[in-house]
Amino acid sequence: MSEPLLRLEGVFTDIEQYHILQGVDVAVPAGEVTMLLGRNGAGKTTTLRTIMGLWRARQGRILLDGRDIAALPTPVIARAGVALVPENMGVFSDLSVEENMVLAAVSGPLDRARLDWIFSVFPPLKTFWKLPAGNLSGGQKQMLSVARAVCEERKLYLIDEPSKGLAPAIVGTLVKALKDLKAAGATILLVEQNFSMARALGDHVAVMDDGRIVWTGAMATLAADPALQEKLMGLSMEGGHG
Ligand SMILES: Nc1ncnc2c1ncn2[C@@H]1O[C@H](COP(=O)(O)OP(=O)(O)OP(=O)(O)O)[C@@H](O)[C@H]1O
Repeated sequence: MSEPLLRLEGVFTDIEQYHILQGVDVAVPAGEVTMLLGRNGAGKTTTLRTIMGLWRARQGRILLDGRDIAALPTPVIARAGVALVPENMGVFSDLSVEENMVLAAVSGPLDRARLDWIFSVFPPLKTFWKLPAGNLSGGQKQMLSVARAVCEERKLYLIDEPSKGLAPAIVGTLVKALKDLKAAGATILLVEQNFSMARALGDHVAVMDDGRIVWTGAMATLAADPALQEKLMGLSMEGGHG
């Protein structure tokens, strides 16, 4: 098997006095979507933030294309081609949609063709281009947050619960955008509690519990096995048909 684009090896992260990540091992193959699943508080957000350098790993390696990025500052990790869509969306409310997008482009001016694709999947961003982002609805802010990450081609997209609190129609829009991104060959590590979305997008799954990875396998294997879902997450995917 070829080397994955991203590999975490024995990653431990503390937040203040708490030992949150306790030896996370996970591989994210290039050009595929890896789902990071698990109960609330399992450590999924902490894993994404540790990869992005927003929390510091106390121990372990984070290999991007074979290079250990664990000790690098966040801006350097961003320039190495990693983008994070944070759970709280990370949108600058006082800045316009346009300014939010311009700031997200770390390697130069916004690419016109990419922007046209973004406008085609998220039309409200074109409509409200000059408006302060604080005036957008929750769903539109989430579109902007995803658009900020995808405004340039990145090696790796880290996306934290994009569907959280959104109406089904907007979740459908996000699924379409992420499917387009996937079809273009993107590598994505996605935290998502909405199982119809997880199943629609995921190739591989890593399940976390209590700061560790407790199961890895194909999404098809997990999707076909309600007993395994129940055991791993105390949840069944049966409810969420997409
Ligand atoms: N700033 C912080 N200070 C103290 N503890 C924190 C902090 N951020 C997270 N934690 C704790 O770390 C643990 C893992 O949190 P994390 O947000 O990574 O979980 P998660 O799997 O993403 O959960 P959820 O699905 O609820 O978002 C939790 O017990 C949480 O309370």
